[in-house]
Amino acid sequence: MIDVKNLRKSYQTQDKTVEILKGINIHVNPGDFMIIMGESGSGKTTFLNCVSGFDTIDEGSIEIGGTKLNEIKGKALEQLRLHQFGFIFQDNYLIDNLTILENVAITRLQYDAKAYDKAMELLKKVHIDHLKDNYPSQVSGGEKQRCAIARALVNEPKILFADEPTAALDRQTADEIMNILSELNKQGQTILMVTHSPRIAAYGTRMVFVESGVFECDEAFTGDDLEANYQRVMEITER
Ligand SMILES: Nc1ncnc2c1ncn2[C@@H]1O[C@H](COP(=O)(O)OP(=O)(O)OP(=O)(O)O)[C@@H](O)[C@H]1O
Repeated sequence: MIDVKNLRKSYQTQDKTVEILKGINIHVNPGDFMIIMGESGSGKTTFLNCVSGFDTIDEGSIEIGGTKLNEIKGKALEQLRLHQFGFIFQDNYLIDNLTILENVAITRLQYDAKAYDKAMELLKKVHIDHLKDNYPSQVSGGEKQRCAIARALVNEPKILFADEPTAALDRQTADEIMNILSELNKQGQTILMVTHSPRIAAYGTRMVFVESGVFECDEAFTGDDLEANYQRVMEITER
């Protein structure tokens, strides 16, 4: 599904070039719920941005369903991102003057006359359909994040990218959001998620750890026992 070969990425600052990713190789399978961990500044978001076509790469290749990301640009890249990728961030980036329903439907309206039906179906899935006519300022942080998940799913993406989606939420709300993502994954949704939290990482099915610009480990969890996964994540992150 996603094939990353020898991905290298550096950033230019005033006086020097800083290499962040130094040769990442990874194959993401359909149905993976891949957790990306690593120290602050290690390059987790940079990896997500490169794989989702948001940022360019210096060397290597990223192939998504047979398309090489570095060989397409402009409109073609925009269309691929719209139809194949969904995004959830720590900040929900909802549009304040659109209702919850409109926030979810907006990117689908340009090509589907039934976009609102699809948006309603997703609001039901994340259990906030009763809030469809509210504006973002009239719902809680957790409800906003549910809305952001529905919005990310509205174009039926093959891959859902999530960058610290629960970092701004309290523990119980974070668990509710993770249960939704876990359920989506069980229904077949491929997810790539960055988190700092071993507790949150335990909801995944597989984990990589970024260190010194490469993936130091690539570990499949054995099941969906949260406690067992948590223990495994702790072993990996503490060694
Ligand atoms: N556009 C940019 N220009 C220059 N440096 C950048 C840019 N984006 C990121 N960096 C640097 O690249 C490094 C990796 O950043 P990145 O955001 O990928 O780390 P991270 O592992 O996601 O960190 P955190 O866990 O703190 O969010 C950091 O040192 C950051 O300062």
